[in-house]
Amino acid sequence: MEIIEGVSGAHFSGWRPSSTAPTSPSSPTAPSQQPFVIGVSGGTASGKTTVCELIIQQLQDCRVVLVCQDSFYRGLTNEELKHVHKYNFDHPDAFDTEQLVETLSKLKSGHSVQVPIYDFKLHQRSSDIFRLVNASEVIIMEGILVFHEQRVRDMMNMKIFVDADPDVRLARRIKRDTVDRGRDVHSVLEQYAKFVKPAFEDFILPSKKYADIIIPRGGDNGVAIDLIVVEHGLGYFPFKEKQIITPTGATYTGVEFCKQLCGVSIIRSGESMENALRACCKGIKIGKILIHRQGEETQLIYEKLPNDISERHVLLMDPVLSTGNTASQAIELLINKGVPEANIIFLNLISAPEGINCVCTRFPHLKIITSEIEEGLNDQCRVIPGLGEFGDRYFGTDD
Ligand SMILES: O=P(O)(O)OC[C@H]1O[C@H](OP(=O)(O)OP(=O)(O)O)[C@H](O)[C@@H]1O
Ligand SMILES: O=c1cc[nH]c(=O)[nH]1
Repeated sequence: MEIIEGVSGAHFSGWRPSSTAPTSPSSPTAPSQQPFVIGVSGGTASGKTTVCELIIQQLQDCRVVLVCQDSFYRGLTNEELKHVHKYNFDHPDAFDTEQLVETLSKLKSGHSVQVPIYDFKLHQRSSDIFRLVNASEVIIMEGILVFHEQRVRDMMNMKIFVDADPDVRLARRIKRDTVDRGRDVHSVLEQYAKFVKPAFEDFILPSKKYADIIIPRGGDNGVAIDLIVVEHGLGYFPFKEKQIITPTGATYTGVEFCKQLCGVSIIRSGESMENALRACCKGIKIGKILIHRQGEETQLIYEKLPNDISERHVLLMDPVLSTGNTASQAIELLINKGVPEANIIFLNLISAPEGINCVCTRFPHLKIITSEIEEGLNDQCRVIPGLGEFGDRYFGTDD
């Protein structure tokens, strides 16, 4: 039995992070037990910290450390301090990248590290105090330019780019710099026009192409959690390296799945995850299964699946796993259609331990990827605390 939580840490059985960052998708199935490194990048005030906080919240029982690229700012010399308004804090050279690489590689090999402490008001590093960061299962490395340096990228198992509207970012930046960093609005705007915006265009935006996941609308976008679940699930299917010649004649090395994939959504709520699947796998075939449930009883009402489904790896989608009866009936149907149990991954957002137990006991070779394992079920088989009636809330049919 293997339960893998893509982004939540309550249970990590089956968690086998990869030792090197694959091209894409990320493969969590490589043999070593190295920490899993998540890179979070994006422009100034895009919501990176919020995204990191959401990830940490989800990884509640897992040892997670957050390391910020800001800690690696070089302290300014006296000369630079005299002309601080001419200093470009958004250029890659403003950071001590060698020290960042060394720190991340020590953490990645399971060692504790001392991270510098940087003072944004004085533009100086503390000379004698460091933050001790212990070895952990998951390391989050956050910063505007964490995808810029290839050695840093290569240590990351998953790269997330947080996108946000430039106007929103500027407004947030003005608020942050005037309230928290003792600056006046005029100097913030001047710095934005002279350094922040050009550096975003020259260095940060071009690094977006390295991201495995792009989260639109910053940390306000709770929906993107389904993208992370889908992307994580894809990492469990076997793939091989493939080279293609691009229209400019360059050779690009990527990956292709060993077998064709398809999605299957359990109507209705499962359909809410289809966009995330399509965003990751353009043009993927998606079958449908409708199951009526009444108490403990379930009945298959409708199914429409790709004819060659037995030849494919299947991503079965349903955001809520309650008793597990609906998922079990859907999985049984897929197996009857000739899909080997081990070729099915069940993608889920909210699960009850009772449902996981039911599905994993009946189908020990299937994988479940979920973003949250909740406390349990109430006497009406509702997930507690859960989300209430997911389908009604998502489709707007609640009162
Ligand atoms: O694990 P179980 O106890 O079988 O319950 C889980 C099922 O309940 C929800 O669907 P629901 O029946 O509420 O239908 P809907 O998606 O159409 O809202 C959910 O999307 C699952 O399909
Ligand atoms: O809590 C629950 C249980 C089943 N279906 C839901 O949408 N929510």
